[in-house]
Amino acid sequence: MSITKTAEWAKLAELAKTVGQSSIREAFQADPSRFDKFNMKLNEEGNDFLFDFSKNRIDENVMAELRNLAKVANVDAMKKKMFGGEKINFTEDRAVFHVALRHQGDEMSTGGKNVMPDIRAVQAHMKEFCSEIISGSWTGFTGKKIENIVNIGIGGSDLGPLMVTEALNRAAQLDWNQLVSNSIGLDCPALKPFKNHLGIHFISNVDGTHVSEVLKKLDQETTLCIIASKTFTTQETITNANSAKRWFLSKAPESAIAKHFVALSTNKEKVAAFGIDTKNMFEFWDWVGGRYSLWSAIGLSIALSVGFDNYMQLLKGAASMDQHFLNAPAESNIPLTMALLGVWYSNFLGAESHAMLPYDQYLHRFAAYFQQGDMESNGKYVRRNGDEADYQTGPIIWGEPGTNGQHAFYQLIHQGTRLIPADFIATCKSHNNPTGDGLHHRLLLANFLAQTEALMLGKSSSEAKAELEKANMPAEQIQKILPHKIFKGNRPTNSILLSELNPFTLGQLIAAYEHKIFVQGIIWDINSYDQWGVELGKQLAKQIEPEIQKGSTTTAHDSSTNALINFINARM
Ligand SMILES: O=P(O)(O)OC[C@H]1O[C@@H](O)[C@H](O)[C@@H](O)[C@@H]1O
Repeated sequence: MSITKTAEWAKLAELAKTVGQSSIREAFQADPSRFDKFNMKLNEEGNDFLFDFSKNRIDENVMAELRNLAKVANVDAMKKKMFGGEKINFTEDRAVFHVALRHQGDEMSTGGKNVMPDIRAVQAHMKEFCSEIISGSWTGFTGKKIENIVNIGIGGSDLGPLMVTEALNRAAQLDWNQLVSNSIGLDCPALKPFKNHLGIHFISNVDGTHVSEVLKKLDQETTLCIIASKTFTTQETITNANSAKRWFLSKAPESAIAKHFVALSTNKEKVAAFGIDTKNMFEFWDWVGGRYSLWSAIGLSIALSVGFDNYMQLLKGAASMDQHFLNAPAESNIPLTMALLGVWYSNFLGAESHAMLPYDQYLHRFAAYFQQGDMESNGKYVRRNGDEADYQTGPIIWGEPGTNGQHAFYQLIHQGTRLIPADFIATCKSHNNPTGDGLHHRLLLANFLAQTEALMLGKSSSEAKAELEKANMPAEQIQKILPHKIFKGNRPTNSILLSELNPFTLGQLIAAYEHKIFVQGIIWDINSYDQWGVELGKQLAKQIEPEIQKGSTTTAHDSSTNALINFINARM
């Protein structure tokens, strides 16, 4: 039965006409304890995680009905299946078991096999390798230490490591106190650096510009290439890897490949065929989805960048969110609540997109990472039974860091015609304090807080009018300008506050969003763990590639595609 035919869905549809249209501003005025009712907190290993969802068009009734919807959709049973290693990715006949990769105990089984010994063995290999590279005991073909790491991969074999290495990019910081002679002392506590001396680079796009621009700055003698590909067949990655090999062999002998190329993959045969010694391969398994793979050997570039211990802290943070998701009751379950709010806006209030707005420059690739995480998982119209869904599924995920976004697209969130629920993410402490008195971080947080308040409150006609009158604007002018100065408000936001950004809290944050995606996929009755939708374009690209030849013409396609190919061929 379609979820839309349930009594819970019908009740929510009714509530959407009342509570869904009601004023959040008035709800706050009517209930001074609203925040207490609609926030959830975690404290793990000295790290605080606050999820405030009080600035939403909800009341207790709506939340209770949403939780009932999760119940009829069997979220709990499916959650147990995922953590139990069952093959819930039925179109690929695979378990969805990335949670095992960050498990802190000794047993997680799928298909009757405890996978923890294999996971620990790969982690031990990663640890040893990281220590050799970071300490410099691993040397290149001319005896020099490795200075630069290049991760060659795409999609899940790129975006996770890229996002996390950027997020944990805090190296030894500029000592602003030395630069600012009249410093008035540090207000922001100095946080521990994560990043070490190694340069980390990423090559993903098949555009030859990407590989060229990255490699031109590097030296073969001191560079390590990590070829990251679950399948080791991805066209972009293999093309880039071959080009990197060509670049390397222009200066080094074939026998040096073992010191400068390693592979992260599930496919031993293809790795060997590429010319990488399988001793230098870090394995993972088919039950790790590409977009959930940063917890596996795919995270090697992260472990190299911040050290193995920090990498394990990232996994530990994710594991703590796993336990919370698995065990916390629905009434205090953060990922479940994030998911239900998304369903509320997508399915009952017509929202088409969801903005992710981290007020933290280190998280500048966070939204890009979850574009794959969410949209490749839940961008599907076919239900598990093969029927077409008669409701909206995955939203469009987008976003940029604040405050930059405020000066770019927030206009549309404030006064546009669309409803855009948004997650605002920030940290209480900053890693950087250029003025010595915490000014930058106070301004950042003031903007973070002001935006969610402004989106919720809006500005009424009388408020806008009073402002204009105070500025002594002539009445005639006020009349003309007034409608443009009104903000309807009532725009929903979640606020997520971390005490600080560190490997542990980052792990928690990523895992929370992963589980949000899981819950939504269950409610929408789709398989969040396959990605057949990316195949058709790949197939056609393979057919078209030989037709792109200087001077040749084609009539094999529709008139547009033919004309485009012929236009290119005439100008190459
Ligand atoms: O790691 P691989 O096998 O090279 O795959 C990379 C990416 O390939 C894409 O085609 C898939 O849509 C992604 O999910 C995947 O992450």
